[in-house]
Amino acid sequence: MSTIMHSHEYLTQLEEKKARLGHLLNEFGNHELVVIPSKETGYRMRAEFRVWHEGDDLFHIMFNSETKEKYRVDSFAPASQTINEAMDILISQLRPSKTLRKKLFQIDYLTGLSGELVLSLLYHRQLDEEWEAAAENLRSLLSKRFGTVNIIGRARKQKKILGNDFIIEELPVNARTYQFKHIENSFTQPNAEVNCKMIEWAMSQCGSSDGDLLEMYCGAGNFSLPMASKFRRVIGTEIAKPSVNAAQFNIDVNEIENVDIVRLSAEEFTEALKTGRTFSRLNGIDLQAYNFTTVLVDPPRAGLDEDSLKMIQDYPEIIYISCNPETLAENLKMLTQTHELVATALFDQFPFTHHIEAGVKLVKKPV
Ligand SMILES: C[S@@+](CC[C@H](N)C(=O)[O-])C[C@H]1O[C@@H](n2cnc3c(N)ncnc32)[C@H](O)[C@@H]1O
Repeated sequence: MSTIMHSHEYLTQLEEKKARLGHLLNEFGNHELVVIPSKETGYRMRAEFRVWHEGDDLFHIMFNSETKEKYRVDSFAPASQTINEAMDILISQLRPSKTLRKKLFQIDYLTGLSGELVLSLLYHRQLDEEWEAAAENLRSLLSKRFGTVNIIGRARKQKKILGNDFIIEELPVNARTYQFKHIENSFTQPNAEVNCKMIEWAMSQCGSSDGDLLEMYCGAGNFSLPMASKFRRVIGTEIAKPSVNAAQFNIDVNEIENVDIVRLSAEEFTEALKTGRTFSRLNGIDLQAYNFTTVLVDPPRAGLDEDSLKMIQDYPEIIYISCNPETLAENLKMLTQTHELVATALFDQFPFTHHIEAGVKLVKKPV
């Protein structure tokens, strides 16, 4: 357990999540559930707000999920300290600038443990040179306070990037710090500290191996890169082009030589493995030369399709990271026909919400 002090409210909800996940996983065997708690504030590296204008004033707003009513947000406890400080300064700079606030309807913040920042300003109007000059001034002012600051202006068919449309994140995993390019509007794990612990848990499930790791839904290589130290070679597959490009950047910048990333959907990759179907995006990769001993999957909420499930059943060890315990439990019905569940974990990525992030490890049953 962590050394963080937790409130009664947090612990009560965590207990409820443990019970709910335990209940779903119990039918596959009774295992000690490893629990990774979160900080209660300042844990989210991303936040999005609508903007409300009142005369010459403006502020961040959110909507109550039940009543749908808007409420003013001057600070946002779940978000990182960098985001909270940036919210304050940003509003004070936008308020006096007609150019920057005109028809501004949304502000998105992306930050990381590295402290770098991307601010996305979304408008219901076209952005001109005057906007660009004002935004550049804002960027240089914010850079004095935060270091690397990037601003993106978005409007219909327009995307103006001042600086970059990404941050370079630094994630400490076991004894090493990895650099990751996190792109605006792409998937990244929102809770950086719990994410690092989640990667460490996945690594702890693998002994050092002469075998290879097959990873599906790899994103920008969040697991692939640290996991590479445990395997001879890693192949990661991912559908989103920006994430695949970021993964390639991350491989290079971290000087990792045994990871290849291919832009194929899980369904396409399964087909390539099963039927030998060729894809030009697989050029230069000889799938027959791999000896996959472990498969890691981290699918979206829908879980795995039936063909992918069948495909991963061929391999000795499976690590399944899930953001939806219901589809995880559904998929486990099939996976436990061939594999035994040997480890389970709950990563509290989303405190004070009902969302559960889970991890399980399965090992092939003897035939
Ligand atoms: C839950 S995220 C996990 C990403 C990564 N493992 C991480 O930790 O950052 C799921 C990923 O699956 C990708 N994805 C969604 N549908 C896919 C599909 N059919 N085939 C392959 N990847 C897919 C998404 O683009 C996203 O990057």
